[in-house]
Amino acid sequence: MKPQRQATPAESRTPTVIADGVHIVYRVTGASSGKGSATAALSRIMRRGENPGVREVHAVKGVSFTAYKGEAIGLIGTNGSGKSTLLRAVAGLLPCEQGRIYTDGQPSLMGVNAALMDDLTGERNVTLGCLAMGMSREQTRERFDDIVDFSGINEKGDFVTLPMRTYSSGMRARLRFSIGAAKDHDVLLIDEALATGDRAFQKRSEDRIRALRAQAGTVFLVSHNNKSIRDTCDRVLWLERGELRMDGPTEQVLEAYEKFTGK
Ligand SMILES: Nc1ncnc2c1ncn2[C@@H]1O[C@H](COP(=O)(O)OP(=O)(O)OP(=O)(O)O)[C@@H](O)[C@H]1O
Repeated sequence: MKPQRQATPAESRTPTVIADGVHIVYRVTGASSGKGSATAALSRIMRRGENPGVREVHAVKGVSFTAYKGEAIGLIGTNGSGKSTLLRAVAGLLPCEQGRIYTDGQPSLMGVNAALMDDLTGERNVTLGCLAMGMSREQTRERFDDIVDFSGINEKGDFVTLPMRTYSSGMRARLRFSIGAAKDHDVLLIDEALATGDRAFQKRSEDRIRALRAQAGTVFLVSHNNKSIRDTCDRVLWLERGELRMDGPTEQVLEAYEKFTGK
């Protein structure tokens, strides 16, 4: 299926991310040789002459799109379809094998893997996280209470003064999201963060995504939660087996996707 996109007049919109025929290939070394089974032995013989022990995973195949200021774009697709890989490439964390990604400024990836230190308290992590994003000490101080309130980690006691290792995985993810969301980003990339909180936290996150869009940034959201995508995104890219299967208004793409997944 050819990706389709109905655009408003291009001259009124400013592009923030352009992906042009992007291919991304992982090279896995140390893959198991599957010693023992007859099929593994046969495939070893067939592969003789190729680089032994390196397996290639072609995760994104020829994806092109242009994102504009003020858009919130959902990335959907079944497991392993290449959503996180594409997001990491937009963030500049993975090289393109072929094609190019052009971005306006440095996109910020806010995901469950953002680096926070387990042995430091929530407080220290908030301060360090803000400074690491380039906020000044003064901005950090100003936003501190909002970040802690937003994360909700202090709702059940004074957790912010305890080391992060005492937090549940949901609390960690919420704190990460809250720190990342405290800054106004030009291009914000969010990977599944909304799936980690309870309903109240998800609601705050969705409000924050809308606010970021309103101040004319671009937000990308990877999620398996179609409701979150519906509530926050006006456009959706559907990836399947690394290919862009559809690009269009949220409702149109989700309808086709739900038919495909049978949900
Ligand atoms: N570090 C890696 N090394 C090798 N292959 C990888 C690596 N990360 C992902 N892959 C592979 O690339 C493909 C795309 O993975 P990716 O994580 O981008 O998919 P996804 O759509 O985000 O999946 P999910 O919905 O399950 O999170 C998969 O086949 C996966 O096995």
